Amino acid sequence: MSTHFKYTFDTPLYKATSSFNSGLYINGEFVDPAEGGTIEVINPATSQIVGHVSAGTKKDVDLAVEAAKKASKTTWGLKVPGKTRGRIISKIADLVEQNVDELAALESLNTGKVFTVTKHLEILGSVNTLRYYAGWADKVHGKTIETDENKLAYTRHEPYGVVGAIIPWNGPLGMLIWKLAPALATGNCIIVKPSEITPLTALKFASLLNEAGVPPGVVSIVVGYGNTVGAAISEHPLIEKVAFTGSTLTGRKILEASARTNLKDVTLELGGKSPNIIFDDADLEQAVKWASMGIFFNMGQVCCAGSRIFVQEGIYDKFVPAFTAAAKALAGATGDPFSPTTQHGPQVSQTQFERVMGYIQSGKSDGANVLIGGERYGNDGYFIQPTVFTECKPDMKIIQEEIFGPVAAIIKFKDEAEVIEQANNTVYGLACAVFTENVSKAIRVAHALEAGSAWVNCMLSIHDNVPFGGYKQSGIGRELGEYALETYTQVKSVHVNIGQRL
Ligand SMILES: NC(=O)c1ccc[n+]([C@@H]2O[C@H](COP(=O)([O-])OP(=O)(O)OC[C@H]3O[C@@H](n4cnc5c(N)ncnc54)[C@H](O)[C@@H]3O)[C@@H](O)[C@H]2O)c1
Repeated sequence: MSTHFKYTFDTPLYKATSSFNSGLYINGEFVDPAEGGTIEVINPATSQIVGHVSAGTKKDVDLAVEAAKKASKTTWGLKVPGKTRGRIISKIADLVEQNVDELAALESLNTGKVFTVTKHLEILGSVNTLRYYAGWADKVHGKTIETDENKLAYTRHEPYGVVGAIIPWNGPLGMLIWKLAPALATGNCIIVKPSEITPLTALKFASLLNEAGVPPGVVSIVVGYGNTVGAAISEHPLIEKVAFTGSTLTGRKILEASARTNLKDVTLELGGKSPNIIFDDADLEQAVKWASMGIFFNMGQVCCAGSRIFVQEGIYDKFVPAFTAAAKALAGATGDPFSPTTQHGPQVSQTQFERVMGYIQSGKSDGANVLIGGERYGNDGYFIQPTVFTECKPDMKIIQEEIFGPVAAIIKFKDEAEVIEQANNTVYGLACAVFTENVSKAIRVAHALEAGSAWVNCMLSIHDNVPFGGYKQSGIGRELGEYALETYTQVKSVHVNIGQRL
């Protein structure tokens, strides 16, 4: 019943056949799931099935954990010097880089993301993340701490052993690497569950791991549904930590599963409703460009998308038409993700398409004004026009809830105090942006907003060496940077008696 994925790309930007085992990758090899089952893979640009992958269950997670446990005590963990782990992570980076076009093509086929963006930002971005953490692998260390002259105390930053990673569909390979790279650098073994909607790049990635020299069991990729494989990871008594990116609803379930079972450490990267504040003194042209990218990038399927755009009354009448023109230009570049002129593709799935259209409908019925868009695009695939709402009220669903689609809501404001209060009036706190030429105001407002990332005169700025994560219900813990290393290690304090006699 072994599954194999084969697809021939014949596009202006990529022509080749991609072919790989699409079973479960456990203990260094591709295997069939213990209890069978397959998942259809859909191309969201056409809504056609393009192949099948295996679907695992709890039994497969158990096998992966068993293999990981063994590897963490023998061929990985602190038994392996950091520089060796770093070299292996670097080799993974090299192999991802060598396969960049195929990985980008698979990602675009499965998600509908624009090929050039996928290639340069997501796949090559993942290469950079791997290299960044490869460099950390031999630099994870504790402290010696002065106590008294008879004692020596020091700390060790030890890996958890086996960690789990549950990945969303909006950044399938990118979000996987954000978790896998620091996990391996700190000496953990990792069991990854890709989203059942977008499993292709994780499986192609798995096919590179043996060549990179990753010992069997150190990485397992178990594709499957959330309520089977995802739940099995969250509840597993031998998985000591789980890193999750996805919806706040699922994040709660993972935290509950941890509380019910072994109190595993949990990091959560959840949703957002990020405010983007444009003050009267902003550089109008720049503010329009960043704001448009900030909400429409990846068809709005970005956790930190600037979905609430607050515009001060003095610039409002200039900003709104310019922003609408930017949305119109993007709408004109809607189409096949593999066309060189495309900038706007489909939503990832039928479910997401319906969800976003439902929010657009609710905005209309609640009395918000559609300036542009508001409808599906074409008849095939899950395309939605870039949509701009004005006349929005604070209690509307489109202002309160995460839409995760190409839908911008513009809100007019008078002064700084008022906009800070409105911007913070959300359960989320992932990111925020401020556009102004006044440095003091920029810093004052950035500090006053309740969010894990604050962008001044830019948006969606993410760097491997800068932490990323949420305040409030947008998450727990941080990914990226040195900060992520802490979330994959536990600190042991060692006290050595060098002279005290009882
Ligand atoms: N913050 C983000 O980056 C992000 C990413 C994806 C989705 N979302 C939000 O979530 C909404 C719904 O998308 P979704 O349904 O695909 O997200 P989701 O949270 O259901 O899925 C994310 C991952 O969690 C897994 N999962 C689902 N149920 C689980 C469970 N009970 N236990 C363990 N794992 C489980 C899924 O299989 C997937 O791998 C979106 O509209 C969006 O608002 C946010």
